[in-house]
Amino acid sequence: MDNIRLNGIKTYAYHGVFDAEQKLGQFFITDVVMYLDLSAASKHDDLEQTVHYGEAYAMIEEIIKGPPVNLIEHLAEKVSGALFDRYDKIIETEVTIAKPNPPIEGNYDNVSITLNRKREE
Ligand SMILES: Nc1nc2c(c(=O)[nH]1)N=C([C@H](O)[C@@H](O)CO)CN2
Repeated sequence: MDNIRLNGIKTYAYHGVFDAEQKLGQFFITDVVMYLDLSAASKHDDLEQTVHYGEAYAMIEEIIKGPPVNLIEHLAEKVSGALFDRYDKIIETEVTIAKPNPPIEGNYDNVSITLNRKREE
């Protein structure tokens, strides 16, 4: 399906299960895929017939920078819900949120979760 992607949104925020995470903060990397039909926009060369990815970026960044939550799953659910509420053209979303430096000992690149959501009827 046609899609618009916002890749590697890097945001400093204060989410996490532990008090120290909510006090000190850390970077979060967010990838968003918005699935929608882009045929009208591509045919007519018209921004009104698609999702303005700059606007969507601003909304997503505001949510990630917003009040702390425990789980990145919950944060991703907020992002997905806000996209469906704001843009009726979006049919499905995929939201991935990663913590590059969580307080977990070990050798790894990052931890992440991905939510796939479909618009509810
Ligand atoms: N599935 C999840 N597991 C954990 C999360 C999370 O958001 N989703 N978060 C934490 C801590 O906040 C993490 O940053 C370090 O332990 C633990 N597990």
